[in-house]
Amino acid sequence: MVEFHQVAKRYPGGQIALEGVDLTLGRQEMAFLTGHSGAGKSTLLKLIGLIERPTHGQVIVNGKNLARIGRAGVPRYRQRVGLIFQDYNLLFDRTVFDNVALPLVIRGMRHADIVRRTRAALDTVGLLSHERKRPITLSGGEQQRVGIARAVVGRPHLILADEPTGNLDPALSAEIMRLFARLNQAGTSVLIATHDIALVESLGYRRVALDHGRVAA
Ligand SMILES: Nc1ncnc2c1ncn2[C@@H]1O[C@H](COP(=O)(O)OP(=O)(O)OP(=O)(O)O)[C@@H](O)[C@H]1O
Repeated sequence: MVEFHQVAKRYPGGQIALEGVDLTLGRQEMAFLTGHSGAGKSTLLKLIGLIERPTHGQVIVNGKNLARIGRAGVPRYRQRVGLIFQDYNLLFDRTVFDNVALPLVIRGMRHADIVRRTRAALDTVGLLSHERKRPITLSGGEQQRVGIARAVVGRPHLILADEPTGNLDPALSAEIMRLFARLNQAGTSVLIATHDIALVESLGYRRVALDHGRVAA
């Protein structure tokens, strides 16, 4: 599903975030990305999500070389990629329901289907009773779960999550990991960046460790 060939990323200003990265994430594979703060985890996810572009090398997703996708093609590419990042990017003037429904509305889905699928996604993250609220009135962990519901509602074939359980207590973290595992069993590839090595080891999925921008193991 995802292939990196000798990928390097240098940010303007000279900071080298990734160097010589070769990586393969199989179709329907779920894996964790670990490494110290600044190791390059977020950068690696951003290259797959087309939030950043590599300075060197190739990123191939679903057989497509991302270098061939121009700016105009990015929204369409992202329709099937579920992005879960730290800044949840929620729309604070819309309800929780509207935030989660947005990807389906953009896709032009029928209203009845939007309602059914949005409610199902909210139910999965335990927020159905909050659907009429505004995100500003929710806790950090609840806002994080709204972001997760929005990322999975469109049934992406790839989920990229950056510290998705950073603000959640252990019980909720485990629940979110079970959600990812279920989506993975249903055929979605999942790549999760986390500092929580204990959680990764308890789950038994593949772990890709980054160290100063290079794949360490
Ligand atoms: N937009 C940017 N401009 C310049 N440098 C950046 C930018 N984003 C990240 N970097 C630098 O690139 C390196 C890798 O950062 P990245 O955020 O990918 O690491 P990370 O492993 O996700 O860290 P953390 O666990 O703290 O989130 C760091 O040295 C960081 O300072």
